[in-house]
Amino acid sequence: MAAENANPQREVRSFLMPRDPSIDRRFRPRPQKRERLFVTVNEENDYESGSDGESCESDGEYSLGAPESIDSSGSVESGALVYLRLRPVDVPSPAYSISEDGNVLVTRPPSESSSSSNNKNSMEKQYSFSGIFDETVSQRDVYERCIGQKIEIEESFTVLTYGTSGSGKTFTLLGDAYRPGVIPRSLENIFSQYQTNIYPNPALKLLNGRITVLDDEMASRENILRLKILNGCPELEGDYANMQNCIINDHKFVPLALDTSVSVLIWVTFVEIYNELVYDLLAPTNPNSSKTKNTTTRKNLKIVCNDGNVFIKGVTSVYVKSSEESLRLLRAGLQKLTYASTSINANSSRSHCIFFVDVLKYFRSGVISETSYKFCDLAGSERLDKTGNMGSRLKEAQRINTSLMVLGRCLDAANSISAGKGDRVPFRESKLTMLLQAALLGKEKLTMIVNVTPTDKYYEENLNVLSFAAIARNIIFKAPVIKQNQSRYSVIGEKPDNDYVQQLLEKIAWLRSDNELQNQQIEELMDKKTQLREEILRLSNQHADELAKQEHELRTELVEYFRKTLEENRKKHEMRLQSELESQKRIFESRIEFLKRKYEDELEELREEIEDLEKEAEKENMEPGNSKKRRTTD
Ligand SMILES: Nc1ncnc2c1ncn2[C@@H]1O[C@H](COP(=O)(O)OP(=O)(O)OP(=O)(O)O)[C@@H](O)[C@H]1O
Repeated sequence: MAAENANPQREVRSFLMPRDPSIDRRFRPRPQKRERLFVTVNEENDYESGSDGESCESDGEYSLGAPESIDSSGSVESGALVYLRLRPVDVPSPAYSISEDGNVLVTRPPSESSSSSNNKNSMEKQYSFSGIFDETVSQRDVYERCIGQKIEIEESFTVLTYGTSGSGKTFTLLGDAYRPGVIPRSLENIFSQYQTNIYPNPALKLLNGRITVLDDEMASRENILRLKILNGCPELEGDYANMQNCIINDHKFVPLALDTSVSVLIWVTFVEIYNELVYDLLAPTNPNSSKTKNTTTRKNLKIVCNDGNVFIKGVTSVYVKSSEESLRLLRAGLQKLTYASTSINANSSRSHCIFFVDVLKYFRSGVISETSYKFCDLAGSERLDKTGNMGSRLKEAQRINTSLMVLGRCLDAANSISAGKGDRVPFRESKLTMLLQAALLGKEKLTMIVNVTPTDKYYEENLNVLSFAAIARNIIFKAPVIKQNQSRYSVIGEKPDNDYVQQLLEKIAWLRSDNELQNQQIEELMDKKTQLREEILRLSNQHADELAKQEHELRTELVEYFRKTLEENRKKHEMRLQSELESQKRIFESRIEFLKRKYEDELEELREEIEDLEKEAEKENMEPGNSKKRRTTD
């Protein structure tokens, strides 16, 4: 801090809200002009912690050294490669256009209403890139342009995807089964080129940033851990075959012409940085634990530096023998990653994640080399008002923006050093920049793929993203990029001398011979695993058949039971109806009988009455005084 105070203070810009380059000319990004970033030869000594492995997380900033200290002529200059990728959208905005040479993006404010209230964003701007991929450019071409050659020449690199939420960062790195992204293609490329030299045992490992020869016990522990973790990973099934077909159709990966004595050992590591804490995405989980990802307390890891090597203390690295194994680990890690839904992206990565692939090569001469590939998917840079974030989402977004801002400041500081304007890069202000410092210092190739959603809605945010990219594009590292770190090996704490190298050689030769046996054991275990899998499959098929048979029998029994019950009920019902009918019939018959008799009696009575009346009438007619009356009556 003292050194910083000694320098004239200059305004610290944020890439999130940068000063308009066209207004403030002091800080104007000059895409066409390359500046030099001088890196001192003894830069590692600038780290305060020594070989005791103390944490680097101390106050202060990392000094890159004065320019005059290494101005040796003839050194190779190399800079960050910054590509722009425009994601396909339904209605692309005319606010973005690509120059004729295909390397410059021209932006114009979309319209009066939607343009910035901010004056600085209301004019045309031009951003130059190492290459621009419009929405028609395929995953294959992105890989070929940005990565392919680096793997072929075994050059260590860090690739970053950067952009607003939902702009296609994850798609560019991972893709899907039919449009595999940069990572699956890189893995296929790496394993294709070393196929015959892959060493079958984890005899060498990067431990605490140093290549270490593992003794038998450690190697067998690594093997057990490897099998345990791989067994816990989901199978890729058809996805891998589809992905591999696409990749094989798209590229011709040629095996490297390596001597058969060269042994290649490949390790993968996968971490996420969430809310400024580093989590291990490959740490084995206890299968008996019923806790879910959300309730399990994840251990956060410490970033440490030892003799200038930055590493994550206690992180899980897994020895891999094929791209399929690596992809299974990647998929298992992705399942532990922190995603959430924002109003912009339903499946938005809320953390930065880094997938490391370390290739260790052992030569018969005793030289051991390391090539390191880092694939970093940055969480989306976002304006808090656009994403509609609240509560913990808001906190996450603030953390994401802070670490991206530090990344921007590191790039900016690195950029300024060449002009003699500064001498410190604030790596330690964020976990992300601590882990990426090799690339930010030019020790590894830095490739940035900037993803942009070319719509009016994102205009202002895209300008921030593009300004950030312009800063990265300006950096030129004068020190040559270290293609491979060679011979940094040790046996846990001891510095090897020549005798020791000889011992190592003998040990590795012995390991090679012993290897057959171990291979055989592993193969036997794998065979057993396959047999057990087949047995499980056979038993589960048999079980399913038996279940189906029992179900069929039960169904038939049930149908028969219902049929019988229905028949009995029908009969009972008919009988009851019949008896009811008969009793009704009897009632009606007796009633009819009764009425019949009643009416017959009445009829009889009436007849008798008539007879009586007739008799009476006759009697009256017979009487003499009644003759007239009788005539009248007649
Ligand atoms: N070039 C592309 N071609 C086809 N689809 C794409 C492309 N880029 C992005 N997409 C699609 O857009 C959606 C969002 O992309 P993605 O998840 O990669 O965004 P992101 O930048 O990683 O977002 P976040 O930062 O929020 O995680 C996905 O469904 C993805 O398939």
